[in-house]
Amino acid sequence: MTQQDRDIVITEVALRDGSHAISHQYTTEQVINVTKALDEANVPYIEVSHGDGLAGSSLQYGLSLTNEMELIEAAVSVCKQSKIGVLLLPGIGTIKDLNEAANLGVRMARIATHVTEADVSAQHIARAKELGLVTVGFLMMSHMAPVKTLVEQAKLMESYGADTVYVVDSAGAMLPYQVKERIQALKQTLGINIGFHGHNNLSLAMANTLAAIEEGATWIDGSVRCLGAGAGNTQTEVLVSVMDRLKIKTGIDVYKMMDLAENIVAPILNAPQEINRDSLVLGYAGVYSSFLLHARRAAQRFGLDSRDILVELGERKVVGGQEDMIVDIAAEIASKRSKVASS
Ligand SMILES: CC[C@H](O)CC(=O)C(=O)O
Ligand SMILES: [Mn+2]
Repeated sequence: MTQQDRDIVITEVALRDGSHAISHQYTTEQVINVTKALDEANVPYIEVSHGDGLAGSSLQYGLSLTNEMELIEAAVSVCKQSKIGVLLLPGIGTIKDLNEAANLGVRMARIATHVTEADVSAQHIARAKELGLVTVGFLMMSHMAPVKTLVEQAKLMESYGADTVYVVDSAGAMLPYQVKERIQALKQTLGINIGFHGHNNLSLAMANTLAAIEEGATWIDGSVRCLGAGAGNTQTEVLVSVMDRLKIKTGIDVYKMMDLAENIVAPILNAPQEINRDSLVLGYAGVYSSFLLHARRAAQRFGLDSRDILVELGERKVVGGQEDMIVDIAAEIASKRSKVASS
C-alpha cells in the first residue's frame, strides 16, 4: 500500500508519548510485540523514543528501563511494512543521536520545539533531510501562540526543509474551534502537509482530531489505548474505526487494531489511562504536565490549592524551563491572600 492509498497518514505514538504513562519502563519484548502487531495492522509510522525524545533518559526527565537505541533497533528489525520514527527535542537530543537512529534504520524524524522557538530546529531538520528521512516539524504547546505566530513559526520549519508541520496540543488545552482556525491558517499559507497531535485532558482529543482533519490535516497522531502524557492521546483503534465509518482511508486494519489494543497493549498498563483530576487541571490550565509536581510541592509549602498555581502559570504563559517561577508565583498568591485576610 502506498501513501496515495491513504487519505490520512497515522503515526502511532504509544511507544514514545506512551512512555510517559509508564515512566519510561518499556522492555524490548514489549516493544517487539507491540511493533509486530502494529506492522501487521499496517500502521504506516510507529514512533519509538524516550517520552521526551531521543536522549531524554535522565534524572530530570525520567530514566528509561531500556536503552532507547536498543528499543529502536528491535522495532526496526520486526517491521515488514511499517516505518519507525523518532522524536527529537533540540537541546535534549543531538545530531549525533539522530545519526545513530538513522543508522539503525529509522525512516522518520520529528523535530520538536516550543511553538515560538522553531528557529532552534533548523540544523536538526536540515540533517534529517540529508539523512533521507521523512522530516516533520512538531510545534509543541501550539495553544500558547496566536494563530499569526504559529503560522510564522511553521513557515520557518517549512523553510528549513520540513515535509510536514504539526500543530501539537501538548497540554490537551485546545478547543475544536482553536484547532480549526490554526489548521485553516496553516493550510492557506504552507505548501507542505499539516499534522495534528492531540491530548485528551479535556476529553477533546478525538473531537479536535476530527476538527483538524475537516480543515485538511492529513498527518495524524494516535496512541493505542490512548497511552500518552496526561490523559493520553487520541486513541488509535477508535480513530481508525471512526475513519472507517467516515470512509476516510487510513490503510489500517480495524479489527487488528482492536485486537492488539485489547490483547497486547492493555496488559502492559497497571491501570487504564483516564482523565483524572491531575490531567484535567493540566488541560484546564493549559500548562506542561511536568509542572504538576512542582505546583503540588509549592502548594504544600504555601498552604494553597495546586490548581490555583497551575491556572496562574497558564495565564502568565509560563513555559517549560521556567519551573523556578512556580515558587515565586505561589509565594505571590499566598501573600496576596494573607493581605486580603488581614484587611
Ligand atoms: C516533552 C516532549 C513531549 O512529550 C512531546 C509531545 O508529545 C507533546 O508536546 O505533546
Ligand atoms: Mn504528546
